[in-house]
Amino acid sequence: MLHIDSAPSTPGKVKMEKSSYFFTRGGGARWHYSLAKLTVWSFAFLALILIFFLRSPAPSTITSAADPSRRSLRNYNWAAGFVGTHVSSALKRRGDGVLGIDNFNDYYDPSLKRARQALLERTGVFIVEGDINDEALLRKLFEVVPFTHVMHLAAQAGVRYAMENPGSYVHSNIAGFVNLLEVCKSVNPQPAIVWASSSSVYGLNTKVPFSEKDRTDQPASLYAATKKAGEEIAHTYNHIYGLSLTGLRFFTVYGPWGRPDMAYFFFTKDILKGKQIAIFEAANHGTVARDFTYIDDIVKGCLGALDTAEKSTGSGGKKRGPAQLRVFNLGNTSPVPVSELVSILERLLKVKAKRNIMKLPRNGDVQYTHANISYAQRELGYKPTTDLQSGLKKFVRWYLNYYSDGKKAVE
Ligand SMILES: O=C(O)[C@H]1O[C@H](OP(=O)(O)OP(=O)(O)OC[C@H]2O[C@@H](n3ccc(=O)[nH]c3=O)[C@H](O)[C@@H]2O)[C@H](O)[C@@H](O)[C@H]1O
Repeated sequence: MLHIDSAPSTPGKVKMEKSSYFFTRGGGARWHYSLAKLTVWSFAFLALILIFFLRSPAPSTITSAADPSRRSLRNYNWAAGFVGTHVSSALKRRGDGVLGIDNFNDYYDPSLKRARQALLERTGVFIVEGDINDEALLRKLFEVVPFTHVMHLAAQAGVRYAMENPGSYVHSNIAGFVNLLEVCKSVNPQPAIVWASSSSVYGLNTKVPFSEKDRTDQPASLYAATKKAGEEIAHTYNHIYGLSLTGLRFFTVYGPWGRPDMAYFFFTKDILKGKQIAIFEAANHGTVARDFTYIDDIVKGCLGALDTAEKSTGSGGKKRGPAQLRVFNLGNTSPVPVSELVSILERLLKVKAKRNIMKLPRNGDVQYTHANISYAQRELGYKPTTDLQSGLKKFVRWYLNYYSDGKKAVE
């Protein structure tokens, strides 16, 4: 089985295996044939990521907090962004079935998404090209496979880009989420849903570390506001339709196969090119810091959330009883100043950065994030183990390898 860390990091080196589209343990040829038809039928290329699961007997190694009765699930999921790729790969590795959906949009370099797709296909994860706003497509998928779980990681990410393209946040994070929930509430059986919220919902909250009980009614960006809206929408669908919903507040996730729009990624690129980088500081030279969280830790949190998710209680679009509704912080619990992030990158890259210290622009960024993870620790067995230095070392190794191919030279 291919492990994502040991896999070749350049797309050209990843040999596509057509047969690996068919992760048929429990699904069979009929299922594959239908999926192939679906792909052709739905070529509305939008761009998102989800993860599904299908009940079938399969061994799995999961977190200690997981309900043993759920260990026999084989999982099908949708995925192909940064977090989705890693989660899908981990699920597949432990024997779950996974189906992904992604619209491969161009918010950032689509060739990176295609490279992740090639990697996933090699592990047996098939990705349908489509958008979560496409209700007919989602209904078709549920007709083909009675998914037990949906891992919803499809979103317009990025805090600062929300000022440039506000509509894309509404489209993906609100309309897309509602569309998905509309489909999930009406299918039978209803799946349990785990989805990505964000540390940004804490907004202007100054009480640290951030606890799930703290106020989240002061978002500093439209991105944060749409994630917060997602949490309220989740409440509604849980309340009315009995959908089991778990929101995960991710704290600045980084690592190999990451997002080029994030600071650690484009700092690496710019330092190597000898370009100046902007390092934000708060008023009165205040430190700007993030609770940077390594992707492998986030994956463990996602799997813990899936494995402890209870069944939805509704059927035929009607609630039959109270259902699970949860929100967890998934952070690292040790904030690091952005200037220190740059120092670590300088050491790893052996190149001095050209630093341009500038005042934090009014662009939606908050000064500081810090997760209290005791709830996730208790309920999900979540325990981050990777510090920023070790995580960035793995990222830089991947980055240099991935972009060392002539075709993928750093622009
Ligand atoms: O936790 C989240 O929920 C979010 O995490 C991430 O947002 P952020 O924490 O803002 O990460 P990122 O952009 O890498 O900036 C990191 C730091 O560099 C600073 N920063 C940034 C740019 C720059 O030019 N200079 C600079 O100092 C900047 O001020 C910040 O302090 C995800 O992108 C987002 O999708 C969401 O998931």
